[in-house]
Amino acid sequence: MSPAVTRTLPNILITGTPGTGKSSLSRDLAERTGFEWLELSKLAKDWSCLSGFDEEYQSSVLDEDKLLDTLEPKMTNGGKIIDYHGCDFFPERWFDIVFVLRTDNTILYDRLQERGYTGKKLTENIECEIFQTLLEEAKSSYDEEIVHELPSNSQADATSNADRVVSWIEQWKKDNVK
Ligand SMILES: Nc1ncnc2c1ncn2[C@@H]1O[C@H](COP(=O)(O)OP(=O)(O)OP(=O)(O)O)[C@@H](O)[C@H]1O
Repeated sequence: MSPAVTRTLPNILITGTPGTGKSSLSRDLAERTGFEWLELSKLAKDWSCLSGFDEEYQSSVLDEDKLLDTLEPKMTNGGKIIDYHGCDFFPERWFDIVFVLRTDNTILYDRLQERGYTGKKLTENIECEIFQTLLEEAKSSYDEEIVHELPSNSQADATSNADRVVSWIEQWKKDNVK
């Protein structure tokens, strides 16, 4: 962490292809740690940070600048978990650690289908996971040392991932809060 940053708790970014389990892990972590979970795909709507609707992908288009301006003051003191299926537009200085959730293609396919995804939306999300797009995006946007892949295929993975993040937070406090 840069010496200029004076957070008393770390900020955590959880990213990955849609359906890999970002919300589930973030919700669990927020309950266990008291950190504030910022679920950006929902908050962007609440904060009027959408700039339109993409008919082809049937999804909203983010007003990134407005969203970042809204988030900036919230990130100062730390203790935030941000969950989003993209990671290259946040300021690097915001995060102390970045987790990229990974799910096997066949498992992810079933999860997304169950959610009603079909056609191009389904195929492109599976391709996003196959080409490890979010992992590459995270590695090129943050110091590789703070980017960690977490398997998210099963309930056992979910439990061990949450345990791992909680342990990491405890260690961060020991190392950073005097
Ligand atoms: N580790 C896991 N093992 C089994 N099922 C899981 C796991 N993680 C999440 N799930 C299930 O997969 C589905 C998608 O999870 P979730 O909504 O948390 O994903 P997401 O990455 O937040 O998706 P989005 O980016 O679209 O919000 C849910 O039904 C959830 O219960």
